[in-house]
Amino acid sequence: MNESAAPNKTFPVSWEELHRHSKALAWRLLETLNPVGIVAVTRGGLVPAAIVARELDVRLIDTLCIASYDDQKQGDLTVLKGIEGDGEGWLIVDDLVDTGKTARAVRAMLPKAHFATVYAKPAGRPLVDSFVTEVSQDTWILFPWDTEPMSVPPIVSRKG
Ligand SMILES: O=P(O)(O)OC[C@H]1O[C@H](OP(=O)(O)OP(=O)(O)O)[C@H](O)[C@@H]1O
Ligand SMILES: O=c1[nH]c(=O)c2nc[nH]c2[nH]1
Ligand SMILES: [Mg+2]
Repeated sequence: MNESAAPNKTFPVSWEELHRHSKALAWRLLETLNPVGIVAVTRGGLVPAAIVARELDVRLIDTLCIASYDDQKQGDLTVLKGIEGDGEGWLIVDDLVDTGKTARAVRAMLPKAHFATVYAKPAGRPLVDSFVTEVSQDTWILFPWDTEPMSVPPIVSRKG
């Protein structure tokens, strides 16, 4: 798979699927981690972090506020709020890693934390310690908070 491919497929995720995948991430993390707290990377990491925090019974939650995409267009990465310290003992949760740009910045800020995402694309996968589901680089993940049901044409009529 070409790791620089622009997304030409979509992977819609329902609330139920996101809940199930985030719980699967919690199961995976439980095997090796007992974090002092969770850092949610806003905004996409907020819902997965809430689900993981509930399953791991963690009540100490902080945020790392980062923005880099305007819809599907990646721009400069802006850190709106950082966190002090090196992240030791903390778990960082984001919804996904795509190019890895956000993950790289997060790791530079909190090098000793465990970084987990629910979804991972190949270019970013080496930058996360844990993830649940891999999707191809040319796929755009559609999260339930960004979508609403609508009619679409058959796949065959959308090709080439
Ligand atoms: O691996 P990358 O190419 O850096 O992409 C992954 C990041 O992009 C999205 O955040 P975005 O900047 O869109 O902000 P949001 O979380 O507020 O939607 C997503 O939530 C990840 O944080
Ligand atoms: O909703 C999203 N879906 C994606 O696939 C993606 N990649 C980076 N940022 C993203 N946001
Ligand atoms: Mg994000």
